[in-house]
Amino acid sequence: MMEKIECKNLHKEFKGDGTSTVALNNINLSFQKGEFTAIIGPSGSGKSTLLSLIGTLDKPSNGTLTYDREEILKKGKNKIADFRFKEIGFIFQQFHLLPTLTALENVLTPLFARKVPYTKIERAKEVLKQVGLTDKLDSLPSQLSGGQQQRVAIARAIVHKPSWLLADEPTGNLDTETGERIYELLKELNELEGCGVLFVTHDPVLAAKASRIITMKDGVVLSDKEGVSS
Ligand SMILES: Nc1ncnc2c1ncn2[C@@H]1O[C@H](COP(=O)(O)OP(=O)(O)OP(=O)(O)O)[C@@H](O)[C@H]1O
Repeated sequence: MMEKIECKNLHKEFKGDGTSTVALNNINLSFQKGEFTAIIGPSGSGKSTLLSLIGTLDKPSNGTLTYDREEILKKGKNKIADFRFKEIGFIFQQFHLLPTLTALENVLTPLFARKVPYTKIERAKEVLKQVGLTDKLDSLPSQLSGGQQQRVAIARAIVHKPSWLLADEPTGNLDTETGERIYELLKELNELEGCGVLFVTHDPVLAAKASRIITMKDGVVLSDKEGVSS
């Protein structure tokens, strides 16, 4: 289990069509596994870019990313994919569920072709229970509400027991009340499972409830403070 993430001078520039955009400008941040961190800031400030670098979905132009002092991006593609499978769960604003698969089958997808020391189907049922969807195992995404679909997506993100949950605007497509319930579920996973949670949000009310609040602007960290629940 990875305990600490460190970003050192993380820099990301997107080039194309003769233009270049600096999405992240020398970011220095570290995260401990127990933390529940909100990342907030205006559109285009680099929040999603930061999350995808931390999740090894993309590589920085410069700088290093270490997980427990291990420079993960120096490894080969397969090793990085294995690392991602073991350590990280992703949740997105668009739930990205496969429309022809049931809730249970969607939750099983990350385990496909993976060797794990538990019974896959039992584990999938267990996490669906944890998110309160025991009665929806056989439902298709189209038969579920937005909040329920996001719960399936959260179950899928935790089925492989990751150390870290990275959530990019997980409540962005939900009404305030449903969003708050999803937020509480993430908080519970942080407390019960000890997952480090990093979540991007546009909602200052939700952000204020986190134990740590990072505010970004124009690719830099504007502030990094403790929240109310710390
Ligand atoms: N694949 C890409 N190619 C080119 N530019 C990109 C790419 N991804 C992001 N950018 C640019 O990098 C900057 C940061 O984008 P990013 O998506 O990280 O911001 P954000 O804070 O998550 O915004 P939002 O809140 O709107 O989702 C923006 O100027 C964006 O246009």
